[in-house]
Amino acid sequence: MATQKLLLLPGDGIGVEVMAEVRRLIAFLNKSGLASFETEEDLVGGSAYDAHGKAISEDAMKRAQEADAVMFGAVGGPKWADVPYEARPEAGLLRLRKDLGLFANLRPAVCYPALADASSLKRELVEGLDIMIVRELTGGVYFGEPKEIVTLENGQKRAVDTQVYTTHEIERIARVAFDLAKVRKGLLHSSEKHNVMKSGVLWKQVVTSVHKAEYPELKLEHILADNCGMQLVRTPKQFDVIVCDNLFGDMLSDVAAMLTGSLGMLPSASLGAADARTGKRKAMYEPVHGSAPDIAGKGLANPIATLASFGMALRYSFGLSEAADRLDAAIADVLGEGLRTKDIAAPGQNAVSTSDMGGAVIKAMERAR
Ligand SMILES: NC(=O)c1ccc[n+]([C@@H]2O[C@H](COP(=O)([O-])OP(=O)(O)OC[C@H]3O[C@@H](n4cnc5c(N)ncnc54)[C@H](O)[C@@H]3O)[C@@H](O)[C@H]2O)c1
Ligand SMILES: CC(C)[C@H](C(=O)O)[C@@H](O)C(=O)O
Ligand SMILES: [Mg+2]
Repeated sequence: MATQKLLLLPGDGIGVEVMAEVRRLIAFLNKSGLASFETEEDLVGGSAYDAHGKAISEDAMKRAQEADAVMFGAVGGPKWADVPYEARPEAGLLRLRKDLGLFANLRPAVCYPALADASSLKRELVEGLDIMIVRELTGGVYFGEPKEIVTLENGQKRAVDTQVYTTHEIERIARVAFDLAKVRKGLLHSSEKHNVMKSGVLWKQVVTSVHKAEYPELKLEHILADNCGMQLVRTPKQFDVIVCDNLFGDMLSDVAAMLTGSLGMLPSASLGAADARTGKRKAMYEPVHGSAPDIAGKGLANPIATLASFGMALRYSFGLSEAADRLDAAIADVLGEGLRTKDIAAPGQNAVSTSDMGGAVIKAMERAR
């Protein structure tokens, strides 16, 4: 089995705690012969700022470029509230996404049967829920120029963020979404705001053209992003794949998280274009949640989003579908047995720690051998 190079970037807050569980899982996979990973680690976010004055060092960027995949924890926190904007912890994450060309962010929202009662919605609305949000990740208002705060002659300040999308950027994310819909239920919702935004007008036109020319057998629905948020909490099972821009994808995926029980359940894969020669994609795997300063350092974080993100790495970057299936089954088993971190526990139910949950998932994988 070829050895694969993984770069672990735990980051800040609970990023460090949930990455510890990934480290244990990798050790188990290596020991059991299910995989062969060589890992390196580096700093990102506030911890990198404290060490180097930058949210990610050039050395860490080089390691990320050279790795077969990157595992990302989470960044940010109140400790870095006053650092310069360019060096804020989140800038490290955005640079990784941009410089590695990770334009496609896959955020699956799956409600495990055992968690149907932990969701914000009634059991019957979420039981069997399986949605894939495809978020464009390297464009839009996150990266558009100008992005500035200027002082006007009258002393007032003016803040500008710019939403920019090109045909090429929309086409390539639309293809990722249609390809996923093709192997799922065949339904794609494209979400934008063409009623207010020029970029929404172009988004709708381009997605429609890609549909007509390349995927006419699939069903395409256009939905305004505000309505999409509402429909997600009204009748979530009407959706299969949703494709949207960077900002709407950020918001809709946090909404979708609560259909699964917790933000601590939502994994993601951030993928680049396939290399023309090798077919390999640059990839980073990151839970959807942040550094959760309110619970950091207490062993309360749910590690499942990060473990499941690692599961996506096993599948998408390494073709280790047997190990990935076994990990998914282990997560379902542990939840089925009633183990709960605090975020998914019922009121009054005993909750386990981050490391107890991680350990139980690994034990369940061992049992399945
Ligand atoms: N990918 C990332 O690194 C990422 C993502 C989102 C937010 N952030 C950053 O994180 C910091 C805090 O942001 P926030 O509080 O708005 O969002 P957050 O995602 O960190 O937390 C939101 C809420 O969800 C809970 N939560 C999140 N993950 C959890 C988990 N695994 N288990 C249990 N509960 C969990 C938190 O306790 C909190 O109540 C900010 O600096 C923000 O920019 C980073
Ligand atoms: C931390 C922040 C930059 C990030 C984003 O907005 O993309 C986060 O919220 C996410 O969902 O990954
Ligand atoms: Mg977010």
